[in-house]
Amino acid sequence: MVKKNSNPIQKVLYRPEQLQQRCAQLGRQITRDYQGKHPLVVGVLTGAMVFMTDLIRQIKLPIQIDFVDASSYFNGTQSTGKVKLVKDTTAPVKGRDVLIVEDMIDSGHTLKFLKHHFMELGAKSVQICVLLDKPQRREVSVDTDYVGFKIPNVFIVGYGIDYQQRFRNLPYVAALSPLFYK
Ligand SMILES: O=P(O)(O)OC[C@H]1O[C@H](OP(=O)(O)OP(=O)(O)O)[C@H](O)[C@@H]1O
Ligand code: HPA
Repeated sequence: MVKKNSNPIQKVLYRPEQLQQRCAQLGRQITRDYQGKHPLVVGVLTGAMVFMTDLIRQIKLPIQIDFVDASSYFNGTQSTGKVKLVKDTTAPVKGRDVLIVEDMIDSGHTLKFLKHHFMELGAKSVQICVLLDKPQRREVSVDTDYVGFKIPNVFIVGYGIDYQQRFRNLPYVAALSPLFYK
């Protein structure tokens, strides 16, 4: 229930310049690790859209980009544990080095599902780059290869990440006030 006049933002965790700096570091690492390869970089809609656009411009390789849409929250704050693939990649993934780009790993269900999905389709390799990791919330184990920031168990909005489809356009990553959704 939204309390009238309450500020929805509890705390700004990462400012735009900190996000840019981390994208540049991750981009350099990915560029080094994928030397000589032509990875298929797959963003997970909708939340990863902003991170994806900043990250790919820091990868100095001949990448191809694509998107999937996967969802398990359906507007709530708790994963249902059942992941629905709403949209698959347009490009074939068989034989490709796939790098999944995600905004956040929470329960782990979405990334576990997607990694399994791409392996099943015959990808040569599947790695994961995630901006925010909430290790305390994990329900299933997933190996992540590139992590922007480890964060505590708070509900995040901004920089592409939503609460009930709002706040995606904030330029920073913030903790949503519990007053706003409890
Ligand atoms: O580790 P998990 O518990 O699976 O949670 C992480 C996923 O949840 C959010 O997506 P959501 O389903 O809300 O869709 P959205 O990206 O369209 O906001 C987030 O963007 C991740 O994709
Ligand atoms: O903290 C979060 N914010 C928004 N969506 C999410 N999906 C999992 N965790 C979160």
